Amino acid sequence: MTSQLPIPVLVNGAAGKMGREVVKAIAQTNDIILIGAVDRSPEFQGQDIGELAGCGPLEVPVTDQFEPMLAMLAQEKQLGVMVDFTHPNSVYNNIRSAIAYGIRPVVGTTGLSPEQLHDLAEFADKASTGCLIIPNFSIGMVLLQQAAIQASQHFDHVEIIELHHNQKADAPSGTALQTAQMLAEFGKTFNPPSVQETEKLPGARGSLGDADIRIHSIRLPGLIAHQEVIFGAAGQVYTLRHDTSDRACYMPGVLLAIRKIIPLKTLVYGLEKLL
Ligand SMILES: NC(=O)C1=CN([C@@H]2O[C@H](COP(=O)(O)OP(=O)(O)OC[C@H]3O[C@@H](n4cnc5c(N)ncnc54)[C@H](OP(=O)(O)O)[C@@H]3O)[C@@H](O)[C@H]2O)C=CC1
Ligand SMILES: O=C(O)C1=N[C@H](C(=O)O)C[C@H](O)C1
Repeated sequence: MTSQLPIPVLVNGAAGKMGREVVKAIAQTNDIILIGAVDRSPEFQGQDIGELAGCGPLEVPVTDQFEPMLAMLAQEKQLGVMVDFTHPNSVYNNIRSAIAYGIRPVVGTTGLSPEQLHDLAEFADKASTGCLIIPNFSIGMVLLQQAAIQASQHFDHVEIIELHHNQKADAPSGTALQTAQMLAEFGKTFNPPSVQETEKLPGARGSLGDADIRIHSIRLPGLIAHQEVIFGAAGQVYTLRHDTSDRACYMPGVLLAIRKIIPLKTLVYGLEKLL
């Protein structure tokens, strides 16, 4: 009987809020092994990533040098995975570099433009390398989106409100954009105008996502990540809401993506495709 080698993983953005959760979650598995941690934060250098993540010491290299770590991962016997929770400004280049080294990217970082996503899909395809881009790793959000798709068959009016902590760099959230995109996929256009509207303050009516769905972004300390999809029709309002209270909610999805990516040869967008 052959025993499967653990999947070697490099975490990029390891000192961040999500990166630390990922380090902790990987440390609790038997079939995934952390082989390196990358982060640009100066206070991260020289620290033990396990101690920083709160799961006890983990003797793995910790560095701000991404490419050398990709090169090291590429030398492993087993195909490697790079998990990215960094910043919208760096994620595109991180993904391209990983694929160029034959490393599979599992990406939670949001803020990629449609053009960047298109380009990355082509790049992954040419390299025959799996790449998972997942705007939201929580099962609750997948269920909310499925319920929203069902409701959208019966309602012509819908708006989205997303609420996040005030350290978030991008707006609207990747999840809100994806939700509007999912509702648009059935070819329907929402929110036929009933009056001529005037915005007395620019942005008062939010931004227009796919299928003319308005998205409103709220940023406050005290919040983590929350989303409402609100449908309206004569005499009724149907509200779907998802709340996170701990970033641990994303970890089953992250571990699932690491386990599922190895045989993939193309870019896949969205956790619902893995379930
Ligand atoms: N898909 C999902 O389910 C989820 C996605 N996210 C997304 O993940 C991303 C990260 O979120 P979060 O963990 O809250 O953010 P944090 O700011 O807490 O963490 C990001 C970390 O990455 C570091 N970093 C930034 N740029 C680079 C770089 N170029 N190379 C290496 N490290 C870098 C940051 O350093 P420094 O502090 O010095 O900038 C920081 O330590 C965001 O895009 C967020 O929207 C978040 C939650 C769930
Ligand atoms: O920045 C966050 O926190 C989150 N970002 C993702 C997004 O932009 O959708 C996922 C989740 O909302 C948390």
